[in-house]
Amino acid sequence: MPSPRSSRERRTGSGSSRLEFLSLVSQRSPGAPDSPSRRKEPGSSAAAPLPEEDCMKLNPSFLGIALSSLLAIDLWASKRLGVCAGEGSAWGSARPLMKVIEISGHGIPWLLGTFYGLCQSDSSAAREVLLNLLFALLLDLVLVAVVKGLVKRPRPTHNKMDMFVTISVDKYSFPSGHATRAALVCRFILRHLVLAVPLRVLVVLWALIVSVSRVMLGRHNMTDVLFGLLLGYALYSVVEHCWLSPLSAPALFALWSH
Ligand SMILES: CC(C)=CCC/C(C)=C/CC/C(C)=C/COP(=O)(O)O
Repeated sequence: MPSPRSSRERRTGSGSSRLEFLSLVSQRSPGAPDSPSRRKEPGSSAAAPLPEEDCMKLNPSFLGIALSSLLAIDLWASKRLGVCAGEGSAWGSARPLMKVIEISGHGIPWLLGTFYGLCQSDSSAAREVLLNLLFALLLDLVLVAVVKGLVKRPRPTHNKMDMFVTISVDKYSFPSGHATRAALVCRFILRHLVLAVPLRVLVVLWALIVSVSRVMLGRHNMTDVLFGLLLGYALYSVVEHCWLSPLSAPALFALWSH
């Protein structure tokens, strides 16, 4: 079998003593051009660019490896934690309780409850807080729907799609809408409701339990829930920044004044 050097020498006919190297790319694909890129043809001064997909195969970035490892760990751990994913799962008997917790963080009870409270409120302070909560909940629904529609990460394979009222993008799992809502509502309540310490602790516990239950029910991977919590937490800051008041949105408040 001729050595790379002798075959090169035959082709160029140069017979010079300069060393040439065969790259992995040209060894992997015999039909590919003689050299990936950097080899200069005799008489040519320009170097052809290295094909991008080969760069990625040969030099996988550290970030790429770290991300795929994280996702692999996420899928594996989430599957193991999905102990209420079905009636036959390890903690299948706790599934009905998990589904009650699921409804406690669902968008519909929160939207209807806030709307009802708004209609019943007789103080301008209560109206202001509830109107902003309604705005926050709607903003959260839109944001989660947009991100789910863009990312399109499917729900875990062990999930049973038997959720209480869903919309089309809810076939996707990233981020968890329940987790965003739990974080958002939790921050909102702690900031705008005067509550005794035990009740404040209960609100935080509720947000944590709703979030953990998403993975236990098999609805989500852990990264969906963690990102959801971060998103909901950050969304509260946006709501506070855009806070609606009788001064900033008088027409809106006129609608609710009795
Ligand atoms: C006004 C309006 C469009 C209300 C829709 C309320 C609704 C159906 C929200 C969906 C809530 C839901 C099932 C979110 C999914 O939560 P994940 O934690 O499973 O992402």
